[in-house]
This record gives sequence, structure tokens and C-alpha cells, in this order.
Amino acid sequence: MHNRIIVITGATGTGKTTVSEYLREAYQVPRVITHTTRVPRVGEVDGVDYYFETDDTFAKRHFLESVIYDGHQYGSSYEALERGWANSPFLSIVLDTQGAITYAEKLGDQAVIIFLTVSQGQTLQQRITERGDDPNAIDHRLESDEYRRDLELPAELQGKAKVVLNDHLAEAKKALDGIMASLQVNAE
Ligand SMILES: Nc1ncnc2c1ncn2[C@@H]1O[C@H](COP(=O)(O)OP(=O)(O)OP(=O)(O)O)[C@@H](O)[C@H]1O
Ligand SMILES: Nc1nc2c(ncn2[C@@H]2O[C@H](COP(=O)(O)O)[C@@H](O)[C@H]2O)c(=O)[nH]1
Repeated sequence: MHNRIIVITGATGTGKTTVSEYLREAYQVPRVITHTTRVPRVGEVDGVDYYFETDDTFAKRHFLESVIYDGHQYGSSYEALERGWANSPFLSIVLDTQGAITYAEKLGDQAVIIFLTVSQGQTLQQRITERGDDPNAIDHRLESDEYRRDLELPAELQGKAKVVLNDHLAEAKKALDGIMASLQVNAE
């Protein structure tokens, strides 16, 4: 099978980055780093968590897709995919649902879509508070259209996305192990 990209999507705080980290540690699946104009959170590092951009530098990039999420720009490039696939047949990427829809449309079966969810919405606010996000940024995000939109699996991804409940990380990891086995990727 050709190269694949595991697209991890869902609302803020559902655990997308945590899941990408699990896939890296357990399955050696590297994450494609995307670009954003938002300011780094405490502890985030340029070139590791994101490529942090200004509006001017962002405008000069060539993106496969880009979105505005909670007032900031985010984008991912073909070049990053090609670079990643040169070293690994499986990559992961963390995207909002609009980006996931674009990947499903543009890459077809090469994109394996995982939609993360939790059973209680208020869990998400608690998680991002405990993560240490700025309280003003949390309020702004929870009031954004994109946050509300990404709580539900979009119609365009129904029947395409694999839905993983992440109330408890150990159970989510078991579901991920099942997905990786179906893709014939072994844990190392
Ligand atoms: N099952 C879980 N139970 C408790 N805490 C969790 C669980 N999964 C992830 N977390 C924690 O919740 C916080 C949010 O997780 P993470 O940053 O992975 O979410 P995200 O979906 O990438 O968020 P965002 O879209 O805002 O960047 C982190 O502090 C993470 O350690
Ligand atoms: N469509 C895209 N979405 C992206 C990209 N990079 C990140 N994201 C998503 O944006 C929101 C907000 O991210 P945060 O780090 O500020 O919490 C989240 O859903 C990310 O998954 C991208 O290149 N394209």
C-alpha cells in the first residue's frame, strides 16, 4: 500500500496531540508539523509543536490546505508530507475538522481519519485549564464557532472517520491499537 497519513481531528482538548504522541512512541509514526500565526503556549517550541509564523511569513507558504480557527491561521503543506514520507510510510497530523475534510477529499484512502470525542463536553474545558492555557484564550476558544463545530463528527466524514472515545486514555489507546492492527502496523 502507498504512503498513508493518519489525520487526528476533533474538538480542542479531546487529546489529538496526546494521541499523535502515542502513535510516535508506540508505532514510530512521526507527526507532520503544521504552521500557525497564534502565539506559542507556555512550553511550546518553534519547529517542534508548530512553525510559528507572522501573517506575512504565513502568506508566503504553499499550503495543501489552510484554515482560520478561533481567529488565527493554520496551514499544512505538501512539502512536509513528501519530506515525512521520504522517511516513514506512515505519518500523523493534527487538524481541525475542516482540514480533515480537505485531506479526505484530496488524498482519498491515503488519509486515515480518526475523530476523537469525549462523553461530557465540560471535560474539555477542565483539560485545557489543567494544561495551563491562558484563561482569556480558553474563554475565547470555547466561544468560537470552530470549537462548537468540532464537537460533532461532520457529515462529510461520516462513514469515513474512525471515531475514538477518549474519556480514559488507556481505553483510547486500545482502540488505537485496533486501528493500527487493521493498517498492519506493528508496535515496536
Ligand atoms: N483521556 C485523557 N484523560 C485525561 N487527560 C487527558 C486525556 N487525553 C489527553 N489529556 C490531557 O488533556 C489535555 C489536552 O490534550 P491535547 O493537548 O492532546 O488535546 P488537543 O486535542 O491536541 O487540544 P488542542 O486542539 O486544544 O490543541 C492535555 O493536558 C492532555 O495531557
Ligand atoms: N486545518 C488545519 N488545522 C490545524 C492545523 N494545525 C493545527 N490545526 C488545528 O487547529 C486547531 C487549534 O489548534 P491549537 O494548537 O491552537 O489548539 C486544532 O483543532 C488543531 O488540530 C493545520 O495545519 N490545518
